[in-house]
Amino acid sequence: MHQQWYVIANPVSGQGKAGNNWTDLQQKIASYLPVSDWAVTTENGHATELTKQAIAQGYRRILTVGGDGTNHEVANGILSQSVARSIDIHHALLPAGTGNDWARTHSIPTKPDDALSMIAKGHTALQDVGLINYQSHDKPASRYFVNVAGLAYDGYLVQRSMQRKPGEGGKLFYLSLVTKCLFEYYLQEAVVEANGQSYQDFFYTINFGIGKYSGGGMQLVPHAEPDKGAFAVTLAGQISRLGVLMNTYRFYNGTIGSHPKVTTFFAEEADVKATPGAPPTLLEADGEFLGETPAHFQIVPKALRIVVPE
Ligand SMILES: Nc1ncnc2c1ncn2[C@@H]1O[C@H](COP(=O)(O)OP(=O)(O)OP(=O)(O)O)[C@@H](O)[C@H]1O
Repeated sequence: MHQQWYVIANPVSGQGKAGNNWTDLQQKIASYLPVSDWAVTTENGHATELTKQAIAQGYRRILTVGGDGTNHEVANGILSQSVARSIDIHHALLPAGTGNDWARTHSIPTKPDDALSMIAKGHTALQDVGLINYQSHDKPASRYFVNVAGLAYDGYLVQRSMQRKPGEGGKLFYLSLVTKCLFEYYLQEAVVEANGQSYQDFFYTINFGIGKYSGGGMQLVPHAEPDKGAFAVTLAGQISRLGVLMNTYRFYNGTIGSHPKVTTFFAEEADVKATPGAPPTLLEADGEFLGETPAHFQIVPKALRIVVPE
């Protein structure tokens, strides 16, 4: 069973990319890989449970069909179980999401035939993951992430995007939401502690990166390297709304660090908390809303074995 694949598909990712053609896609997958079992997610968090069950049953190869959220959930299943070492599990993604930012970081093709032929070759690499301890509904919680985590405006944006109606989504929807949220969100004062230094500001955004891309190709952490053993950190201080709009191009061309209000560095761990009297800062990871500060970030080096192009 160890050589056989267990496939987990999210039927609603990418506005139904996988779900609408599931039977055809199953046939295509089976023509490239030996598959023993198929599972379709029914709700948020389901992919994490399915992954843990599959590993307990003896599977060591998991193929995820979905976007960054599904990829995040499967990675959390691999990293939070104790039946097998996480590096003994092959984690592969057939991208079917909207943003597909983790796939972009690792140059995983988005065309199904190209992605499957790459996965069938079986070349793997190890990547770092982040472990976050944070607050959710006034209780301590923890979660792993594999790409980019964001606080402040980023956290607010992801929380707002979860309130979308069925059928809403896609690049245009997100672009209009990004602009709308910019005018709704009020900057709150917070403190970031890392490498023995303390940074206090009304942060526009705070990002911890393992992969470079988030938000559908934006580079908020252009200095990120997936196996460096440290997060790429970007702190964007108090910037006016007009300032943000005028610097939007920097989110896409990797020059965010050249803005005078932006600080970038690497850190193996960090703490983020609100300043006394200020409300907590909202937190998202891999595009999934998690909760709020206080939050502790810790890098876990080379903990995930991923199937990538040679
Ligand atoms: N059957 C389901 N019904 C509703 N939501 C689901 C279901 N199965 C999984 N989900 C949730 O769907 C959300 C979106 O999934 P995912 O992120 O993979 O797709 P996406 O948003 O289109 O892609 P990307 O994040 O790459 O832009 C995830 O939060 C996941 O938990």
